[in-house]
Parts: sequence; structure tokens; C-alpha cells
Amino acid sequence: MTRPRVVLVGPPGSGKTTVSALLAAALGVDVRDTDADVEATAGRPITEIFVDDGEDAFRDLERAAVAAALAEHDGVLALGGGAVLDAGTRAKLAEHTVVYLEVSLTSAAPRVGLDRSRPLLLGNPRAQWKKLMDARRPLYEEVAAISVSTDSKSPDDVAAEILAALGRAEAAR
Ligand SMILES: Nc1ncnc2c1ncn2[C@@H]1O[C@H](COP(=O)(O)OP(=O)(O)OP(=O)(O)O)[C@@H](O)[C@H]1O
Ligand SMILES: O=C(O)C1=C[C@@H](O)[C@@H](O)[C@H](O)C1
Ligand SMILES: [Mg+2]
Repeated sequence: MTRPRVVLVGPPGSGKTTVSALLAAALGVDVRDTDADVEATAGRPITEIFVDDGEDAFRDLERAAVAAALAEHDGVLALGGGAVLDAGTRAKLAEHTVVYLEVSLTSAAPRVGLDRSRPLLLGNPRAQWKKLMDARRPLYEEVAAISVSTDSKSPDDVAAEILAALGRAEAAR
């Protein structure tokens, strides 16, 4: 059965896209990112989808992209930061090896900055990020068997920690 080796979840700026590429290189597998899949399907950047069609329309595209990637991809998979908001997606993730990349507001703020490519953080990014995390932290914790703090760690350190945790999880099976 085809299934991702590992699925990364976490808020904007936790490093899902960055770390997934490092993990895939280390494991010698392909990397896939549902944000890129949504953009390819829509033929537009995520910011434009939010502005033109609204968040609900984006979430519908995201739900379909996540379902397809979970069924088709056998490498490392990075999910969009809000993919866990969908209950059906969370139920699917129960069957997968999911890693939650934790990050504090202090560490995330300089990473996401005022980047306009993150529509949910427009306005006051720090306040938006905190509100978003208060709602999502329990959801990330619910779906992930492994949590890795990324504060004060380089992307290489985070990838190495995940590889070690995956090795321990496989040895325990
Ligand atoms: N451990 C880290 N330490 C410092 N900077 C990092 C770390 N991980 C990622 N970054 C930087 O933070 C920024 C955001 O990283 P990235 O795009 O990988 O996050 P993401 O979780 O995929 O966000 P999104 O949910 O918006 O897709 C990038 O500029 C990246 O280089
Ligand atoms: O946290 C979120 O809700 C988002 C994160 C990004 O990965 C994108 O999926 C989009 O900008 C929404
Ligand atoms: Mg990303």
C-alpha cells in the first residue's frame, strides 16, 4: 500500500516546507507539499485563491489535495498549516506517521515576518499567529505521534531529530 513515509504538520513558520525537503533528501525519497499541489490545481498562488474565492474555497481545494497526497505519495509530505482544521483530514491522519513541528511565537515571528504570501497572517502577524495557535495546538497534538520543538534549532537539526525519532518508532514496531 502506498503511504507517505512521514507527514509534517505545524503552523506557518514551523518549517514544514524547509524540513520536508531535507528529510526527503536524507531518506532518498520524493517530497510533496499540499500548498504547491493546491496552487498547481488552481493555477494561481494561494494568496489569490484567498482573495478571489475566500478561505472556504481554499480549504475545499486543500482537503482534496491532502486526500490525494495521502493516497498517492510514498515520500515525505508537508501539509498546509491549516489542513488539520478539517475533521475528515484528521481522521485520515490517524492512519499515518505524523510529526508536529512545534514553534513558539518568538521564534515564528522572525521566520514568517510580514511575508504577504501568508494570507491568514495579514494585518497583525503576531496577534493572528497567536489566535491561530490557540485554536490549532490541540489539533496538531491530536494527529501527531511525534512532536519536535524547532525553537533555536536549525532546519538540519530538526531534520536529524525527526530521523532519529522515526528510527526509534520503527525499531519499536
Ligand atoms: N528551524 C528553523 N530555524 C530558522 N529558520 C527556519 C527554520 N525552519 C524554517 N525556517 C525559515 O522560516 C521560514 C518559513 O519556513 P517554511 O516555509 O518551511 O515554513 P512552513 O511551515 O512551510 O510555513 P507555511 O505553513 O506557511 O507553509 C523560511 O524562511 C525558512 O527558511
Ligand atoms: O496556516 C494556514 O492556515 C495556512 C498555511 C499555509 O501553509 C497555506 O496553506 C495557507 O496560507 C494557509
Ligand atoms: Mg510551507
